[in-house]
Amino acid sequence: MSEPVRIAAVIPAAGYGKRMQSSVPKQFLTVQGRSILQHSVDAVLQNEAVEHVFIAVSENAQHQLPLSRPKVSFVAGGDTRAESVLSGVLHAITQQYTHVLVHDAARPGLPAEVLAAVIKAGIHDDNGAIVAVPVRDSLKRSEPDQLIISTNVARDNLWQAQTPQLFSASLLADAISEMGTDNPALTDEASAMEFIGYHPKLVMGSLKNLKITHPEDLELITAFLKV
Ligand SMILES: Nc1ccn([C@@H]2O[C@H](COP(=O)(O)OP(=O)(O)OP(=O)(O)O)[C@@H](O)[C@H]2O)c(=O)n1
Ligand SMILES: C[C@](O)(CO)[C@H](O)COP(=O)(O)O
Repeated sequence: MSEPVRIAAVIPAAGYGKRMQSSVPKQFLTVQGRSILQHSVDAVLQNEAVEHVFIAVSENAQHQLPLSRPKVSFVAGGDTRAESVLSGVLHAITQQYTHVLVHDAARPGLPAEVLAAVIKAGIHDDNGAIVAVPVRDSLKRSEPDQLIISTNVARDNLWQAQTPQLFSASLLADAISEMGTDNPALTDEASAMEFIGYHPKLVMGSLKNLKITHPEDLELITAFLKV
């Protein structure tokens, strides 16, 4: 008999948000009355299949975390996003979760239907599933001086990865460990799973699920999070 499925979310929240240029890491900025981190936690807990949330944070950010709730625990983050994710995944395994749903703290606008779709697509398949959106604009390759050298970058079947990304917890831990948490090619969980031979399924995401990266993103997310 197969073991029952138990899903924990892992939220990497130990980044410094250099590109955001704010005085506190972007996940602690307040938008529509709650921190960005809190919106992201609430977004993953919208789905009842998610039993617990492990948030990976850096030690010096712990004082900024008023999120004390029964379904939420904090774990130590690392120097890279992959290290922070692995820390959360290993805690999830210790507590007998079979699957992990990794979601960036910096993506507070995750729609409930996108979350449900990625869980449905990945839960019974070792390849797992990730949220992504098809590339919509024409792509240009340039020299460092920003002069175009080519527009012939094919867009067919080209997607931009988002989170959440759902995988078997043990497979993902193996994949990240094998690829190496400081490997620059490990940009998301799917890249690690691909590294060990899997082919994660792409599930349609949403522009509302944007990752807050640059200051102008705050204006957009404020509009998206409006009730
Ligand atoms: N050592 C790290 C680096 C990043 N992250 C998290 O990974 C997510 C996506 O990363 P990104 O947007 O690149 O965040 P930062 O690394 O904070 O941003 P920047 O690259 O601009 O410094 C964020 O929720 C961030 O907090 C993490 O948990 N641990
Ligand atoms: C995982 C991710 O959100 C997919 O888009 C992203 O790769 C993480 O952040 P970064 O902007 O690539 O550092």
